[in-house]
Amino acid sequence: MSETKKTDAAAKAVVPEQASAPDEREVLLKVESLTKHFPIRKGILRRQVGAVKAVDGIDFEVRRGETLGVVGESGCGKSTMGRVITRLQDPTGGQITFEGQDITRLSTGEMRPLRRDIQMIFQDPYGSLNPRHTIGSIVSAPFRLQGVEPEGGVKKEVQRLLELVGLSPEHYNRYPHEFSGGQRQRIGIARALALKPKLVVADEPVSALDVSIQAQVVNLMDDLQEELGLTYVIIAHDLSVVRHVSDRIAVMYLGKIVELADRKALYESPMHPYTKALMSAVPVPDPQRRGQKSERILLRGDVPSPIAPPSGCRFHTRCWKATQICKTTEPPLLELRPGQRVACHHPENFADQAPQDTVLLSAAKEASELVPDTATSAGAEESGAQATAETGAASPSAPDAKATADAKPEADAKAEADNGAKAKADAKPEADSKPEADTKPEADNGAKAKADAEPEATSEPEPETSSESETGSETSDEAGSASESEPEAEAASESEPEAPGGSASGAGPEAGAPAEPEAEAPAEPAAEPAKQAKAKKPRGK
Ligand SMILES: Nc1ncnc2c1ncn2[C@@H]1O[C@H](COP(=O)(O)OP(=O)(O)OP(=O)(O)O)[C@@H](O)[C@H]1O
Repeated sequence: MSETKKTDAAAKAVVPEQASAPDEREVLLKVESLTKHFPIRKGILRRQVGAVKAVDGIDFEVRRGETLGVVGESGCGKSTMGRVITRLQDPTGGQITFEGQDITRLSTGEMRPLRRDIQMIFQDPYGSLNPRHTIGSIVSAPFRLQGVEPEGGVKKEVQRLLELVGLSPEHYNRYPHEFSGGQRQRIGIARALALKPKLVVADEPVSALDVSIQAQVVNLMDDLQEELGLTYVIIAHDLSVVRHVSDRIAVMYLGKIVELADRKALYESPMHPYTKALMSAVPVPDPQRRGQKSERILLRGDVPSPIAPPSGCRFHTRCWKATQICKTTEPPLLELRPGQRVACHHPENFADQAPQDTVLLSAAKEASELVPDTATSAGAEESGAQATAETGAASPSAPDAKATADAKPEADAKAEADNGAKAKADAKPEADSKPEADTKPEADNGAKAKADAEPEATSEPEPETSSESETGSETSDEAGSASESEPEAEAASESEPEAPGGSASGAGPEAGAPAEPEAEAPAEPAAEPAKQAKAKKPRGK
């Protein structure tokens, strides 16, 4: 671990940003063509009538010591991906290789030794800790489950871990309800780190916390990574969290990775329109830009249903650049620039990959809305309307004009008029072919994948019980203490109800845990402004 740390530190010290790209580091986790489909069964015979394609063919690798951020809207399959790569759920297809070992089909027993190396931190600091167990019991559960006796004894080691995550060793005998959300998340982190894992998959580790506390927890994770040489996969829907901790970022949309790039490249020059839209949703506090106009892209509608994803590029129903090819042909994830892989026919900030296909789908013009930053002011409505019109200017029929339009939305009123008219005419056949038919049902289903997947008496996605069912019957305390955040806590994974769309946080046994009022909790250390984290983060990653 320390070796990794030194290597990283050295790399960062000598060569900034670019050359410290993690490419030369050893691959710790490799994921190839990974799929996870939840079957939908119907009728008395429970015949499979479809599947929720939560993860639908993704490839990536995680290098030792790096942090891979995974972002995307709710329902894109991020949590499912996290649970599958940690083998809390079985994949439907593809391959997962950890340290060169194929772990895709390992049984529960075969996975057990690996549970030490692969840990998970869950979103919900309230649901993931068994209220009937003391902190000491919770954090020491991994030792019990793995039959590990740390040097100096379990209690001493647990107290050391508590200190490591910024808690007091005195907290050993306290109960979860005595702690605030941030402190509970620290407890979850201490438990995840107990066995010195090599890979930590953190599923929305701070999204349940106050913004002020988020920075503390993110900083803590960052410090621990340096200290212990950890490798992280951090899942978040919020780019502002991932932005400051990731070396590379994978953007997921509807079960697919649409862009995977170094953090710097992604932020400076995003190529996938979806990435651009996600990024434009993150406000950048920059006093120098006050009063200036800049665009923000508001995506219309929800993520379509993963039961019947759109044809071709899955994003085409919401993309303002979508043309016919986007509807018919799925773009492959290609490395268009070194270290930047993108699946798009009409990428931003790069040459058009399908220049012959210039006619916008009729739905494309309504797919998004450009809103000036100043739209929050009184003129919001007006600006929004204007910007919407400008979206048309950013038509794929003039890729270069797009960049200009992006930078200066008003400038292209003329182009808009031209393109607009053309697009309308061009779009006619499209309309004839009922573009709505594609988009409408999806929009209706929208991110209601969950709703779709929800049991309607006769049709429901099969509740998934993970492979680790051997401890699944463990209901109460032990299972609870094990909680999901422990991979060895096979119990935990099973105890997750796996309700459709249920987040990873769904700690079954704790489901009935009283939601303790924050007020009761001992005060969290002075809130550190989120900005502090931001200032601290760019550490040469
Ligand atoms: N056990 C399950 N059975 C059936 N469908 C499921 C199950 N778990 C997840 N899904 C579905 O898979 C899709 C992806 O869900 P997932 O929770 O992985 O998305 P996500 O991107 O992590 O979203 P969120 O941030 O809201 O958790 C959703 O449509 C969800 O309803």
